[in-house]
Amino acid sequence: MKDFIYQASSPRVVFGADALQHLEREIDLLGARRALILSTPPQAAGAHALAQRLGDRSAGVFAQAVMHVPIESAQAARAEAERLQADCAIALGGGSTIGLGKALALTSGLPILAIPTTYAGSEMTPIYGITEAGLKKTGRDPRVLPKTVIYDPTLSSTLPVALSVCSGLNAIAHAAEGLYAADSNPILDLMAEDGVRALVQALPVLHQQPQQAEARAQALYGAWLCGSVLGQVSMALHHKLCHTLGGSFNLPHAETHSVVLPHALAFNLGHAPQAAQRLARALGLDQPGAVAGALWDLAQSLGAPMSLRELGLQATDVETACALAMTQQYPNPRPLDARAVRQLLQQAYEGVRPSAST
Ligand SMILES: NC(=O)C1=CN([C@@H]2O[C@H](COP(=O)(O)OP(=O)(O)OC[C@H]3O[C@@H](n4cnc5c(N)ncnc54)[C@H](O)[C@@H]3O)[C@@H](O)[C@H]2O)C=CC1
Ligand SMILES: O=C(O)/C=C\C(=O)CC(=O)O
Repeated sequence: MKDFIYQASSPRVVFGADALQHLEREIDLLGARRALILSTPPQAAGAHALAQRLGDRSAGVFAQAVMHVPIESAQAARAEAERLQADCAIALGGGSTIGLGKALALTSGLPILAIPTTYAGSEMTPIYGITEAGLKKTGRDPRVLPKTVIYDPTLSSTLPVALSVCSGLNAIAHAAEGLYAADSNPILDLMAEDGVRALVQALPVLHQQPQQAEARAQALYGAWLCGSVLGQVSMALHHKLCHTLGGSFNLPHAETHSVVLPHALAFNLGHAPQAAQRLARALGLDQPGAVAGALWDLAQSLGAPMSLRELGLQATDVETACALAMTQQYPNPRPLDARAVRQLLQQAYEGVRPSAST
């Protein structure tokens, strides 16, 4: 076993069907009295319903979260929090809304209570991202880690099937890259393996029966574990590629993860045998070399988009994306060379099934 450092770092987690019933108790435990409720515009009705239910504990609703946290929306949320004299923020939604809460926490110090409704896992990480003048900057800061997370699977049952599938694959990507992270440790490896197992079991059920309560719970449990891994170790080539494709070409976040993941794993797993073994176990495979292909097959069987072309990337963008991904590289188990990364991206662009030896 390799040497490692482990330092637990987690919000308080309240998990369960109807866990939202404990919201008032959790606000009180934070010592807060006036919560500003954040959401995206499509989730505004849920945010307003929550505000009504909270009565005096609600300072108001700010329903303008959008993907990648434009600095203007972070500034507007801060101004609204000050105007309403909020002393905490509740982020009801996916990574975009929780990201807005983090940007607010970064400058105001307000505690965040997150109620995730996707599987992106942002609620478990001290990672924030803010977009200014078209450029997304990310960083890590313990102040942005939510203080409390309420995982209520009932709330994710409205997440459309297509987004449920891609969001689940986004979560699997965190665990997969965590397994070969240079700073991984045995505890997070356990969480990563079990997180992947939970999601690969839940997603096919959700694909057939989106309202199935046990599968929603299992997927959210997997998302929690995978998000915890993302928050505590460094990510590698797969996340770098997705951040490049999302940040510079505006490709949709979860869908991009879903397309790229099998190709990135085909590229890396030959250089990360223990990660490949754990992933194979989580997927119920005998052969670690079959992991990348099996994930591609799973995504296809669940109706996920299979190519970057489908997501709107232009053929001429592949070269540019490769060049960008080669700058400020994330640590990666396999040394990067531009020709091989270009080939990986071309295969993801075309949507061909990856072979283990990409
Ligand atoms: N800082 C971190 O650790 C992480 C940050 N992120 C960031 O999060 C963003 C993506 O977050 P996602 O969760 O993928 O998507 P999202 O939060 O943008 O949500 C996608 C869409 O689904 C809607 N939605 C969410 N939950 C729903 C539900 N239960 N029912 C119906 N509609 C629902 C939203 O209103 C939105 O329109 C990106 O900006 C990404 O960079 C993602 C993962 C980790
Ligand atoms: O870009 C961010 O906001 C920070 C991290 C992530 O998005 C993680 C991911 O790629 O899912």
